[in-house]
Amino acid sequence: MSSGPRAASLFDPALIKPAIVESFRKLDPRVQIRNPVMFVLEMVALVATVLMVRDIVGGAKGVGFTVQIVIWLWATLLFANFAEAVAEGRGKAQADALRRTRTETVAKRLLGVSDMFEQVRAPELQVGDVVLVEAGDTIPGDGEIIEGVATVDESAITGESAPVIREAGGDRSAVTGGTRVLSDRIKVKVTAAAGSSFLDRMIALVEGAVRQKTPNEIALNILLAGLTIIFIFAVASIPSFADYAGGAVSAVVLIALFVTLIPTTIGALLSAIGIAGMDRLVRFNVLATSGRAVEAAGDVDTLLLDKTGTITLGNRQATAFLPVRGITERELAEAARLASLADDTPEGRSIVVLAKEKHGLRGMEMGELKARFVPFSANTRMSGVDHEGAVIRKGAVEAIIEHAQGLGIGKMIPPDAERIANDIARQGGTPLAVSRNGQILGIVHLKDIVKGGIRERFAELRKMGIRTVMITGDNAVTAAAIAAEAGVDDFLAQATPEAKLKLIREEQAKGKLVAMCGDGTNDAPALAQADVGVAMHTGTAAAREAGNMVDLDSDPTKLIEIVAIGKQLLMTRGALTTFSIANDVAKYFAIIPAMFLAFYPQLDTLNVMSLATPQSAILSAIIFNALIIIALVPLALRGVRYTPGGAAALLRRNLLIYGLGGIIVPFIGIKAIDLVVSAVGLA
Ligand SMILES: Nc1ncnc2c1ncn2[C@@H]1O[C@H](COP(=O)(O)OP(=O)(O)OP(=O)(O)O)[C@@H](O)[C@H]1O
Ligand SMILES: [K+]
Ligand SMILES: [Mg+2]
Repeated sequence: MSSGPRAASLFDPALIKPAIVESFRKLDPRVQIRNPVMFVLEMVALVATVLMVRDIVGGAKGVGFTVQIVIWLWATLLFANFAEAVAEGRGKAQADALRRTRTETVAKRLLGVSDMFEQVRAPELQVGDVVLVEAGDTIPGDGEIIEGVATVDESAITGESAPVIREAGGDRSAVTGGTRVLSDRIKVKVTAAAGSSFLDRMIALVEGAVRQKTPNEIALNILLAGLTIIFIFAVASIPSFADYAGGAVSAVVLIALFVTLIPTTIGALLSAIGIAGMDRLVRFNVLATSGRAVEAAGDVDTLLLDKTGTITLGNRQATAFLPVRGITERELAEAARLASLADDTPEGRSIVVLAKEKHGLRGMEMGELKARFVPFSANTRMSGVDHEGAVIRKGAVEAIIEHAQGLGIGKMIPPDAERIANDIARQGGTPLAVSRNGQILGIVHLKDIVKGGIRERFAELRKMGIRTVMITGDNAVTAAAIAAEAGVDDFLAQATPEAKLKLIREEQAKGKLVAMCGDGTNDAPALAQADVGVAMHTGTAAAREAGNMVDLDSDPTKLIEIVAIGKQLLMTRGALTTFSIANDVAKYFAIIPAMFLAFYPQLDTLNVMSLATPQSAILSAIIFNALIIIALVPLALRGVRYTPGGAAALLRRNLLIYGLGGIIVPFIGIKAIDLVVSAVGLA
């Protein structure tokens, strides 16, 4: 499990300094154009600057006021840039740390069938190359183990110091470049070219290099741009009103009014909120490849979980041979062993090991055996061997019965086979039936362990309103036992990869947002189809490719944090949008009376804030408008507090805090700034 957040504190000086430099660099209009509100602000600030220069050169009266407005306009832009730069800076620091782990290793590239190898530099490796990695070696690139078992130190990537087991065959065969083999030796087939490895992608991700605006963000940006256009027209019409009343309003004052009215606060913080959300996930050891998935996570209704390797540890081990009446245990063990000799899955290997331990069965490796091997597949749920006229199979009980019936001798299903299988299944174990020429010899008990602390965590998901459904290729009885132990709401047993996919499509057709946690190649289609596809880091390369998130801790209940962070992201954006727009009310009351008091004395009733002078009122509003951005940076980066509970209650609370607060805070803030401004004689 994750040790929790592992990033620098919010305002680490090491992050602040480069962020300040970045703030100036981001003034480049080509950067600003990505954010319509800020781009308009920059154009307006440029116009104000030109007017200011004209006034200074022309020696106009009241230039001091113009200068101050111009300074605060640029400050507003810089503060907005700063918010984004701080958010990005945290990811950059982490990317640098990751880059340091990407050391130049020398790979042992295997030459042929023997163990002969040549030494090549890691970046020269091609996809498909097979390398030998021995104890102490750094794994030179991403790949799939094709032979052997090893303990691997993955702390460079996961931050978790406990070594993990990686082995050929099963769902734990993927290895990551930059991690280190601690014991044993493995042969790894390279699956990713240099430059597009997991570590490379991880660096690009935390650095924000591949961040794209989500549909929600784009929609909000369009709304903000729309508001900005409306205010352009509103403010542009003011001179004619003033004209009518026989007065005049200066261009700088109009600019100031315009800037306070457009949604600069949310415009300034929008991008930082998105980056901070992704960053918060990274600190929980979850890598998201799409911001859209993070947002979808905030609204997830249903969580589907694969059983083996996701809810359970996934190294199912054979623990007993249980023969049917009339068959000896040794006979069963020998058949099971033969059927497993070339089976490279953890299940298969554990059967060979158990047969050797319990019955001393050994000898006859696959090579010397004249046999046809039938590999395991999630669709047939069976594996085995055709050897000297004997057809030996092992697999899910129903699959073996079907196979026996296919051979035309299905009537001979021993009555005790089902009883033994049921006993195993009720304990949450996986029964594997073994048959020879269609005759069932007995059952192998495969044991798997439910990951620790999962029950309480699923209860928490329920409190968040998320339904958990376990889907497994295993039989219904085993599934029920594990489902009860893990505390999921529902389960689907004997599911093929297609069935997993179908279930997701059905849920989505009902309008539900679906998250899926899985680790196996057979989960890949489902991971790709789900709105939020969380692949276990321990899983296969195919699963990690298919999902839009990878959990480095391989903890399916991490979805709690993922959902909370998604909800927090949506809530933070909503809260700050509310706050930003509510703010306008107060600014309106500050500036309009100040502007028109000269020619519409009746407006004095509107002058509820009784600010010192019209000029100090306008200046105070502009200063407040700039400072509120800086004041809200911590909230934008940390996110508003999320507690599981009713959505309606949360919405009410947030509307109260950020809506009402958005109206009240600027009244107080502008008044306070006005007092200072007039006291020090700035306006
Ligand atoms: N190596 C094997 N040889 C024969 N049968 C196997 C082997 N491994 C598993 N099986 C049988 O096939 C069934 C389906 O396996 P599969 O791994 O697809 O699903 P699962 O066990 O439910 O795992 P998951 O929950 O990850 O989908 C198992 O329940 C088991 O009965
Ligand atoms: K504003
Ligand atoms: Mg699995």
